[in-house]
Amino acid sequence: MSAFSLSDLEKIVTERARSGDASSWTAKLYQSGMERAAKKLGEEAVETVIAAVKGDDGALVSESADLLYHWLVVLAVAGIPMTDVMAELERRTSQSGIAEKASRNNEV
Ligand SMILES: N=c1c2ncn([C@@H]3O[C@H](COP(=O)(O)OP(=O)(O)OP(=O)(O)O)[C@@H](O)[C@H]3O)c2ncn1[C@@H]1O[C@H](COP(=O)(O)O)[C@@H](O)[C@H]1O
Repeated sequence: MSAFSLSDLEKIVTERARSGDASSWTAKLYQSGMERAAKKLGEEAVETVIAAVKGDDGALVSESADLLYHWLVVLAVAGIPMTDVMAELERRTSQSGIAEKASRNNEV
């Protein structure tokens, strides 16, 4: 399994977004603003859905990668760190008591 994480990609996206490098897709998209970045995210979401419905596993992996990358660009444009999203997911997990159950199961 790959050790590469969304957190690693977030660091790359943030660094490239602020680089102003003319050869960087991330920098170009970041500079074009939220409307364009969100549109790309929507396109990648639709392409991911199409791959899933077709049962095309290769395309689903590739489109999912595009989706997650463009999601991180949208968060960067909004100035929201991914940890805010993770904190919200964690809050929901603790609300449902799943985390406690999983940790109790691990103790057995
Ligand atoms: N993960 C990605 C990634 N996924 C997709 N893309 C780019 O997203 C762009 C849009 O993808 P599309 O499939 O929609 O291509 P397209 O149809 O030609 O685009 P449009 O005509 O619709 O604008 C392409 O240019 C892809 O290269 C990405 N660009 C960058 N990254 C990551 O960001 C890092 C920095 O990249 P740069 O910012 O380019 O230096 C890279 O090392 C990667 O880790």
